[in-house]
Amino acid sequence: MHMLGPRPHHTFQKMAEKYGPLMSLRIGQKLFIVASSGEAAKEFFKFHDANFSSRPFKRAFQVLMPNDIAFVEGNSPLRRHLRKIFQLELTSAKRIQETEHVRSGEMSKMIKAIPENSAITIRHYIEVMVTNVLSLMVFKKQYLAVAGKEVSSTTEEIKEIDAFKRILSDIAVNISKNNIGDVVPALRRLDPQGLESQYREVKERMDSFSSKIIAEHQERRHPGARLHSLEHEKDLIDIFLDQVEEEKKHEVTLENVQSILWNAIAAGLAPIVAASEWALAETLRNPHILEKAQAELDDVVGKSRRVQESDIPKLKYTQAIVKEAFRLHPAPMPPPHESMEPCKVFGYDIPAKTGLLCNFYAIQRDPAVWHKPLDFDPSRFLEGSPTASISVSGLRHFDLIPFGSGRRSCPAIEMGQLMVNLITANLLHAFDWSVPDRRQLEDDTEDVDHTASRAVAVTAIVKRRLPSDVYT
Ligand code: HEM
Repeated sequence: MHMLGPRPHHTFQKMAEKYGPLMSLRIGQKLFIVASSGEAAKEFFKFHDANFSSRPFKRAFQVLMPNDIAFVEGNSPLRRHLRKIFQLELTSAKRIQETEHVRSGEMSKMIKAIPENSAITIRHYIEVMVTNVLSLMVFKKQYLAVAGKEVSSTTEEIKEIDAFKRILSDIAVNISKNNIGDVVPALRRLDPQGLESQYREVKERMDSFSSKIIAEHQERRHPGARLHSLEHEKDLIDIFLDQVEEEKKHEVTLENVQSILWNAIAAGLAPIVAASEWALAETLRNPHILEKAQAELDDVVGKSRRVQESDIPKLKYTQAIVKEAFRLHPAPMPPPHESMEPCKVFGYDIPAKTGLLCNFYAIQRDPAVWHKPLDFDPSRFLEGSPTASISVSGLRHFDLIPFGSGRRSCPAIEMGQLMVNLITANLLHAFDWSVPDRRQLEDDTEDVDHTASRAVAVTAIVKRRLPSDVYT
């Protein structure tokens, strides 16, 4: 495992240059296939998708989110049912419209909170904004402070906010640790790294937090409750509690609801923050791109208000910037898939329970598909370019799949794209940017987290470019 280095997507990319786009290797005792081209990805996600729609055993997921929709092994009817509801409720066109006020409210707070004329780390503001949007959509609570002001002042609530922040960071830390027992089954019981007790400690805190949220929802849902939830005000937890109460066929349990709560926040937060920061950093690094983006924003939105969601479809250049950030800086390798049955791919026999690693990083930098693949060039997605029509949907094109493709692809693709576009457009439109140390923009080093976020956070000084009432 250690031979793959801290950024296995780099190692696999180099190996693929030598051994080709389909490689097999053993990690511990487990056989994995690594796919490193659009053609190989298509083979798995289009022609063998059902078979590869399971995930390999990972002890951290088994303990932390045992009944979830994202990381659980197999592809049972219950998981498919839960995923369908999740997708519909978080990202259907109707729900996106109904929840617009949440994103708009938090965006407005973020824009107001960013101070002029002092060096700021923009990532912190984006993180607060996205966490609040997700927690409001999932369980109708806003947890994080805006610009250093806590959202609540009672000791009880401050403790709850701290607990929430700690859990989120501990989930991320534990999930990214390599557990030797995942690939050497004989070592599972021995737990030589002592990870089991760490997982269990985090899980206890997760359960205590989510049980409280669920109990509050159950109380509010009681027909006689003073704050009885109206149908249109239901959040994701309400929707899943409806399933627990009404839907006998699939036997949705409270444990499912608990895991899904963490699923939605943990799976959504990091990739949105990482992609938004990359999009901003690349734009600031290239003044001609910044100039074009601001010219389009001024033209479409004007200079008397900030960007709204309804503006996004008209902002073709901002969309191209975001797409290019997804291409060049994706979450490099999604959690592995696993085959359920033996199969034949490209003439090779692949046994059941083979892990599939798909190297998005290598695919989206493939020089056979992308002209000057290392350049950040949004114009490759504009009319007239041969790659203009390539979309990130994962439905027709397999050379650009930052949200994955097929049965295990991201169920929140619309929400993810919308949020990154909205954040990028608002930040570029509302502020002029100066970066005192431009070397930090040139530094492309990726963090070793699963989203390959920027190792060097962008620190900038902003100046407001819209009328003062936009910021009050
Ligand atoms: C920029 C934003 C996002 C990106 C780039 C992204 C990317 C991905 C990727 C690459 C996968 C794995 C695909 C695979 O295994 O083949 C995934 C899965 C998933 N994502 Fe996202 N995601 C984003 C936002 C979100 C949001 C906002 C949520 C929820 C609120 C979310 C929830 C999930 C879940 C639950 C899964 C697991 C699906 C399954 O296993 O069936 N994601 N995402």
